[in-house]
Amino acid sequence: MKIKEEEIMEDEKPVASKKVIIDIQDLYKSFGDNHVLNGFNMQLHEGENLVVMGKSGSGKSVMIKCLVGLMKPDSGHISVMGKDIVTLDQEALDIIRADIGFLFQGSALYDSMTVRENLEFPMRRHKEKLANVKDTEPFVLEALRSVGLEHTMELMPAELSGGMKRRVALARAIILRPKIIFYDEPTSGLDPITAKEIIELMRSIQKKYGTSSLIITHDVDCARVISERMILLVDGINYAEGTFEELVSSTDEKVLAFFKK
Ligand SMILES: Nc1ncnc2c1ncn2[C@@H]1O[C@H](COP(=O)(O)OP(=O)(O)OP(=O)(O)O)[C@@H](O)[C@H]1O
Repeated sequence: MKIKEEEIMEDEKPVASKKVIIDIQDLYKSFGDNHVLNGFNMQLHEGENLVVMGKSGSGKSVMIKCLVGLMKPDSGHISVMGKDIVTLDQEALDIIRADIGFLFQGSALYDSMTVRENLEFPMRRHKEKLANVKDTEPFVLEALRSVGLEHTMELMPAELSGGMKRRVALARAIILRPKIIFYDEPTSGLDPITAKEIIELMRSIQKKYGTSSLIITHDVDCARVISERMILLVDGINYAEGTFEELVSSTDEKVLAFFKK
C-alpha cells in the first residue's frame, strides 16, 4: 500500500525529513593561531535529540557561544528558528534566547535563592515572553512537577542532593516552555543511577513538550540512550555523523576513540 506523505504523523517521520530548527554552515573561529572551528556544520531538526561529542578543548563551548550570539564567528552562517544569529541585535537575540532552555554543567543554581526564586529568574529576565502572566506560581509548580520535585519549592539549593539540584536546573530550563534545550554535560558528576534518572527525565520532557535537544556530552551511556543522531567534533569540523550504532561500529580510529572506556 502506498502512503501519502501527509498521512505520516510528524513524529513518525524520519529525522532527515523534519524541519531544520538550527542550521550551522561552514563555521570558522580562530583565536590567533588557535584554529578552533574550521568549517563546522550542524543541523538540528524539530523534535530531535542530537548529541555532539568532542574531546576537551575541541570547541564545543565556542560553537554553543556562537550559536547563541555570545561570540562572533570569523565566518559562516548560523540560523536558529529561521533567524540569522550573526546579524541580530541584542534585543532580537534576547527574544530568540527566551525560546532556548539551558541546562548548564553542574546545575548552576543560585545558592542564595530558594528553588522557587531560581525558577522565577528566567521568567523575570524574559518578561516579554510572559507579558500576560500575573502569577508565576502555576509555571513554577508545573515545571517542578515535570521533574517530580514540587515539594521542594521553598527549599534552598544546599538542602538538595546533587541529583535533585540537576532536576531543579532542568525545571528551570523548561519553565519558559522553550522550543530548544541545550544540555551541557547533563550527567557529569552524577552516580550512574542518578544519571540514568536524569536521562529518563530528558526523554520525558522531550515527549511532553516536543522540544528539540542539543546535548553536549562525554558520557557514552548517555549518548547511547538519548541520541537519535550524533556528531563528532574533531579538528574543528563535523568529522563524523550518524546514529550511535553507526558510529560505534565505525572502523575509523578517531571515531572509535570516543567509545573506548
Ligand atoms: N575567549 C577565548 N579566547 C581565546 N581562546 C579561547 C577562548 N574561548 C575558547 N578558547 C580556546 O578555544 C579552544 C576550544 O575551547 P572550548 O571551551 O570550546 O572547548 P570545549 O570543547 O568546550 O572543552 P571542554 O569539554 O573542556 O569544556 C580552546 O583551545 C580554548 O583555549
